[in-house]
Amino acid sequence: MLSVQNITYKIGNKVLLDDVTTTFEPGKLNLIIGPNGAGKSTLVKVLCKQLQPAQGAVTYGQKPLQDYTDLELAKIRSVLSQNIDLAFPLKVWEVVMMGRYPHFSSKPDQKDNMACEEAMRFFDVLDMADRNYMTLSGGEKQRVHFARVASQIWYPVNDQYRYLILDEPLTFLDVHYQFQFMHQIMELLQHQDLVVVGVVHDLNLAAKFADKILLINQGKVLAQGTSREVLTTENIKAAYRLNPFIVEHKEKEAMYLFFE
Ligand SMILES: Nc1ncnc2c1ncn2[C@@H]1O[C@H](COP(=O)(O)OP(=O)(O)OP(=O)(O)O)[C@@H](O)[C@H]1O
Repeated sequence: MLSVQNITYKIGNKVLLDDVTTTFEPGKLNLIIGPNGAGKSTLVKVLCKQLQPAQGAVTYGQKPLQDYTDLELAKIRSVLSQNIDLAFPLKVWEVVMMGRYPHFSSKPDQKDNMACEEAMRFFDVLDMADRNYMTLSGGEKQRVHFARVASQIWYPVNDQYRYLILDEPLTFLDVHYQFQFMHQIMELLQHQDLVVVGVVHDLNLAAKFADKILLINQGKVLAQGTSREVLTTENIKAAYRLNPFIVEHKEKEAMYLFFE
């Protein structure tokens, strides 16, 4: 479990996160939503130890985040950041192998090679392994990065959870690959030792796939819980300043949101 207790993060007088408390359970899809500038990426950076909060604590398993060295953390926690740009003519498999850097010192071993191959197969990029990464389309590059971050935590670690943190993973993906990616994440979540936290903008995808939604607005938690608990007319109006039209599909046990 990944837990966040009373996190406040400020820059000067500006409060970017205001007393945020939540938990992210293993084996579940935890999604963070909220309008532009709400503080989602700031929270992700705090979760990843990139930013030090003024107050509060983040705990991975039983251990406070600050007690992990960067290398210890890199072996159990993988992060897909926004706007990754590599300006080197690397082959696709070399980009994926970057995910394994925390696990070897000079040369990758058989286990590292296997992790990359399996992650590339899983995310459907194995046939691009020898291509120049820079010649790929935006969506293809994004799928290569999925394989890279997955390869980093491909194998279970003794007595510890593995953590996958995804900041806007659906950027660049067409609707087919958005759904495919969500299904792939659900498949990875069969591993009960995996904690997944993702930031998304698409409320319908969040409604369909999330086990837990955290709705952030102006640095504060506006709501958290299941789709039905969080995606209410009142919450959506407050966060997005839009009046949603919510349709329940009883047979499919699904809800759909429309906006005018
Ligand atoms: N270094 C900084 N200095 C000043 N303000 C900052 C800094 N970093 C972020 N902010 C501000 O903090 C707020 C939250 O930013 P953050 O990137 O966390 O939002 P977000 O919810 O991820 O937004 P988006 O959906 O647009 O990506 C924004 O108003 C942003 O301009």
